[in-house]
Amino acid sequence: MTVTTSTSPSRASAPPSASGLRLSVRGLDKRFVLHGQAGAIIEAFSAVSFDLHAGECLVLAGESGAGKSSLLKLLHGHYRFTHARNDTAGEATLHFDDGPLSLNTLPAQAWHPLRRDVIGYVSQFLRVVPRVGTLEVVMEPLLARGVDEHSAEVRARKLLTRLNLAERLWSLPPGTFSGGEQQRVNIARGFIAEHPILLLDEPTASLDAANAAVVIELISEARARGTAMLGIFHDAAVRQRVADRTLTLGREAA
Ligand SMILES: Nc1ncnc2c1ncn2[C@@H]1O[C@H](COP(=O)(O)OP(=O)(O)OP(=O)(O)O)[C@@H](O)[C@H]1O
Repeated sequence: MTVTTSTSPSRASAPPSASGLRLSVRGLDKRFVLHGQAGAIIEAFSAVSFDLHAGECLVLAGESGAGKSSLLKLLHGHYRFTHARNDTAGEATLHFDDGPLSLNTLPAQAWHPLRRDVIGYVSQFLRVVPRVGTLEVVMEPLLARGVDEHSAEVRARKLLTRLNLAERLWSLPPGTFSGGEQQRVNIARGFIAEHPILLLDEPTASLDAANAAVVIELISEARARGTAMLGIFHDAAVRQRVADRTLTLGREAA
């Protein structure tokens, strides 16, 4: 797949087909160099290798601090693959039907269309833009792709209804919502665009059992349409329901 560096919505389209898409990670290391602390080094994770295929959910396990969230963030472009500064090593590559795309060498401006069209991310915390209403927050990933407003709104309403978010909240900005309400907005925003790859960082952390069950359903549906998912789930029952495979990071992995 050619990921252009354009940041404008160039088309109203579905995301690229998930069939045949694979993420391969080989010998990935991530260290944080704390320049304000005399260059102290914190190793987030090391020697991580796996393949993530279309239609599977690979669960990341490992003790607190093993580097699970840092791995998701690196794969979503929050951190640069800066081999030159010696804080990242290894390779991460997306294999599309029409060839590979190395994340290591992806220019900064190419991450935007990649995140818009290919790699989605649901974290446990919602980053809100002040004064933007909930419905619009959820619709935004589709609007960014050029999907028309009516279709985006229909899908957003459907998801918010499934996630039991009270309709009286839909016109309000979610900044003041409870933790669980914000998380459900985040989940709706993360699932609406049906990215072929989805990174899930504790998407059920603040949810009650009924809403966690909805997320489990959304994950099953995503798997059925070929989405490749890499996720962190602290709740063992949820983990058991969604995991096709588990990858353990850190000392527990030895
Ligand atoms: N931005 C950062 N700067 C410096 N160190 C960081 C940064 N982010 C994470 N770390 C460190 O990297 C290590 C891995 O953190 P990370 O959050 O990835 O672990 P985790 O496995 O997700 O933990 P948890 O299960 O507790 O959420 C920790 O020692 C953490 O302190």
